[in-house]
Amino acid sequence: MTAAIIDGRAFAARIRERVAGHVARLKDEHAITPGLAVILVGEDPASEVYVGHKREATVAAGMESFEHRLSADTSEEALFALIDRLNADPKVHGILCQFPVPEHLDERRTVARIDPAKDVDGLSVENAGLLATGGDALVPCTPLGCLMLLRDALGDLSGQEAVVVGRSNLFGKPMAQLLLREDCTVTVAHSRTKDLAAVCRRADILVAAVGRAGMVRGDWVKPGATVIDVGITREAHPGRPGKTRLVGDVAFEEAAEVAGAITPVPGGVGPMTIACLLANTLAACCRAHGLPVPEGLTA
Ligand SMILES: Nc1nc2c(c(=O)[nH]1)N[C@@H](CN(C=O)c1ccc(C(=O)N[C@@H](CCC(=O)O)C(=O)O)cc1)CN2
Repeated sequence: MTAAIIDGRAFAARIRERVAGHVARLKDEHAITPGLAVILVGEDPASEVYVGHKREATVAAGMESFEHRLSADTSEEALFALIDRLNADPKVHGILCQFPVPEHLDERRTVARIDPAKDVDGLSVENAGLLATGGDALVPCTPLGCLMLLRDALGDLSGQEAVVVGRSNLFGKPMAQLLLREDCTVTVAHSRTKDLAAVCRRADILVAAVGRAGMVRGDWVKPGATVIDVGITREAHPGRPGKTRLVGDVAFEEAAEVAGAITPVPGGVGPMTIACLLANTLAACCRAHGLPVPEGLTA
């Protein structure tokens, strides 16, 4: 292996510590405690785990955690009534609804109901528009985490050729916007892209978010490139019957022979998602109280 491993777990721990420091100062100097409300509809096992991690991280940072677990058959009316209450609650600075939601609910309509100033997932039309037009947006947590890792690994990103594979609203589109803001030359590739391997081989920065385990092969990677793997798929462990393991969208062993630096799965991008959620909650709280947003924790 030649690539440096980008340790997202350690980097996320440092972000969480910095957030905790700012939260302690907000309490001491202004008697303000940032509050995050998380809504979970249904019993998706992975979502249960992520929501549990969000609660632990929120409390560990000194913030207030408000958790709302709703049954899988909750109506849109009942969900929206809860969101309206949280929008109006001055103790709540950030609100998110954990995805996926049950099929009868609509993610886009749910996000649209959340006050954009409290939309710490950064998914509202208002925040997406602010990001695209250079405003002070709340930025989706996973792309923000990737940007922080890239800045830490590479410093100035200006002029880099970046390829983002995947065009979702949750990740691909905001990631592309963030890289454009850093003066990268950005290509967004997807399932209909012709000769995807050749497009990826152009990338100094290759960000894979396709949701297909091991799809990006070693010979898709330009020698020395920085590879960010956003995929998380749980699959049967090849060597341990009955056990599972997490894998990314990148064939890690192959890519690590060619890349200059690469994120592992697990322990790469994933932990940054929750660290950036805390950073966004802190930013939303500061803005709500007319206080400056601490530097280095936003895009
Ligand atoms: N409303 C939202 N829903 C979802 C989001 C989101 O950002 N907002 N993202 C994902 C799930 N997610 C956070 O919600 C998330 C995913 C992965 C991790 C993480 O730390 N992964 C670890 C592995 C953890 C494990 O063992 O399973 C890693 O990659 O190292 C944190 C948060 C979908 N829904």
